[in-house]
Amino acid sequence: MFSWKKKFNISGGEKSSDSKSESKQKSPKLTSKKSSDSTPTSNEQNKHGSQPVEPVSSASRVSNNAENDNKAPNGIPTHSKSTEETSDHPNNIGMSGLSISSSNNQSDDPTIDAKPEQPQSGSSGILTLKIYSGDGFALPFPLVYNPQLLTRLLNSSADKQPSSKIQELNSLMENLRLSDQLEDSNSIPGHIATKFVPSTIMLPGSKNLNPLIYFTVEFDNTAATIQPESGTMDHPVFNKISTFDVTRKMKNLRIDVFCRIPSILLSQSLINNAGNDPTLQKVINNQDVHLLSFDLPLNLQDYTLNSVRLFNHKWVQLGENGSRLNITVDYKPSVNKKLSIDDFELLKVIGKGSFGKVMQVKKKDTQKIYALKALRKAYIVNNSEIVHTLAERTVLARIDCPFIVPLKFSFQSKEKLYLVLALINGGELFYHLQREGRFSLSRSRFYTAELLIALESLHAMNIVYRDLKPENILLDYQGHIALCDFGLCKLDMKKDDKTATFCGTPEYLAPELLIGHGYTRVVDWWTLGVLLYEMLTGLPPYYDNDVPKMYKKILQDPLRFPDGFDEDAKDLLIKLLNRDPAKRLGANGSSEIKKHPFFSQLSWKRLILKGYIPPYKPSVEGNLDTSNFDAEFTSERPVDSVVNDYLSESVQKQFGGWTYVGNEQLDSTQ
Ligand SMILES: Nc1ncnc2c1ncn2[C@@H]1O[C@H](COP(=O)(O)OP(=O)(O)OP(=O)(O)O)[C@@H](O)[C@H]1O
Repeated sequence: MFSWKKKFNISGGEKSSDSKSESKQKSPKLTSKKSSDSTPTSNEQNKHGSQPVEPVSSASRVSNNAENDNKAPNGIPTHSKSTEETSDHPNNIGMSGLSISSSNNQSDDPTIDAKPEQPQSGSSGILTLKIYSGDGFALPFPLVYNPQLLTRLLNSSADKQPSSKIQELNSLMENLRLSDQLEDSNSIPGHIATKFVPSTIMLPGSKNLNPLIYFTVEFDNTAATIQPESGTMDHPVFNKISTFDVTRKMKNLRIDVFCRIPSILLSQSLINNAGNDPTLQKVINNQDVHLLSFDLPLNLQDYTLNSVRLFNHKWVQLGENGSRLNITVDYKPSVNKKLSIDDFELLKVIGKGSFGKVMQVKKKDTQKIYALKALRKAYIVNNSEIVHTLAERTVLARIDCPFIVPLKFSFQSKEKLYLVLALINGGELFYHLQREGRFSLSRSRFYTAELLIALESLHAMNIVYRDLKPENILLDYQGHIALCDFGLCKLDMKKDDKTATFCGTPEYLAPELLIGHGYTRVVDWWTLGVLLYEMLTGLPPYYDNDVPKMYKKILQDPLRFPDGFDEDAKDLLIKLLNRDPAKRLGANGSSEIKKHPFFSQLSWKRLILKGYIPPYKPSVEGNLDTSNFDAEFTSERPVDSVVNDYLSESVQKQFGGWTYVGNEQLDSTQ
């Protein structure tokens, strides 16, 4: 993040980011790569079960995952073979209403999906937003009245404010003083200060403009940062265009306004009296302050077949305090052409999974930045993971939850499958938890609540997630949750349906899963409890370096809490971590958990609308910023490796229906 302290050479250390915690390493998950949803045999258990699963670094996860697959806990009874998840064939997936085609209409070219897809106009499109200028933005705190400092600031503005501005401010302050309207003669009230402070400045020695006010525009979890090119904070001039790929019928375009005020612009008395004021604390720590949010209504489903101008040079009121924005918004449907890797510029490697890598990419036509997950078909086939892989694509395309990373497109080549996802670049929750050791009560509550909504929306579609852990939870640029990695989801799991597959990640496994007598969707509420416990204390409740010992603890040990543990949190955890799934909180639906006193201060309606400002905003400088990803990945050259795997036509057929350019969501409304 840009550091004001460095630029203005202010003493006082910045918050250390390298405070290493003693928390655990990344944990390999027990995706049964050999027979992912089948159950390990007793032989396999004897062979592998006694070996502890060593913690691995994220970089070594791939190989470790493969090695540790299907390691059943020592001494844990053999599972009966799962009947419903043993076949690779997509038709055996058992997904009511979730169609994965295994069409007979095969083309010779496997890059063309088995399901013949006619180009359809109107099912996807491009949204273009032009932002011209804004008006009426005020600061919720005063700035120091220091003419010397303000002169320097004005001189470094993009449009070199004339010195007359300072004279104007001086006489205004004089008048305010005389009329007794100033609380503090050394401070300029926030709504007046913005009329003089430039919207963007060029600091000495820097070639870049640094915005003091900026906007983020978010559509379907893809965000663009809009910075002013000139003007004052009160009246910023943008003249910027941003385009968004539309593959879902989103109702709104979300606009958030932030300011980035250098702390030297606060008066010393304000700093001294800041106390726990969260806004002032942010400024003092050189963090961006969220000023306001606004949902611009689009109602795209009404326009999916035609080009339409939704707003024409319109001044849109953003808040009740009179701030407004002059914009034009156009929607243009596009003919759904098949995508290929050539439609993307590969920018950075940002992660690695079991079957391939995840890269930050730029879509060449709209210039939008996405995450592209490339999966090698041969690996998927050899590890009998076709069912899970197709399920992941289906879940991602169908789900519409603000806290789940949305799928924008999917396509395939002869050798690989590709998923194009919204790029979520605030870092894994794992990364933040490692750095900070544990989270505060309110921060843990916020993440737990957003995750609860994510799991609830999956359960509403009869999907069990099964793999909740900090490594699969990403933070977006604002600090909201985005759940990723749906490779272990189980579809078509109605309320009391049972499955017996042994999978997940050791420290998060529910007791009923370990016992192997089958489990229901209620396992997800156990993992939510484990995660809340880990966020509050730094480690999962039954953690042990030795995996078989950890399994024993999960089954037998009492739940212990550190001294001074919050009573509501304790009560919720005791209820979520009930070993009897029938008595576990959530067994009768998520509303039981939502009603718990731990969440009593929270409006779920507001939370679902992303209406709460996240307690922590990751340091993210726009979509290109990859600083929250492991340097081990980002330093790698981003290439789509050439592979020469041969797959028979019948195998290729099983990947039919993979391609997604937005039809599923929009078609259903037509
Ligand atoms: N949409 C995204 N935006 C940003 N980063 C992402 C996104 N999706 C995945 N990543 C990064 O890539 C990593 C690997 O992705 P993911 O977990 O989906 O792969 P996987 O093959 O399913 O992994 P696993 O081996 O755990 O199953 C994630 O941990 C995350 O850091």
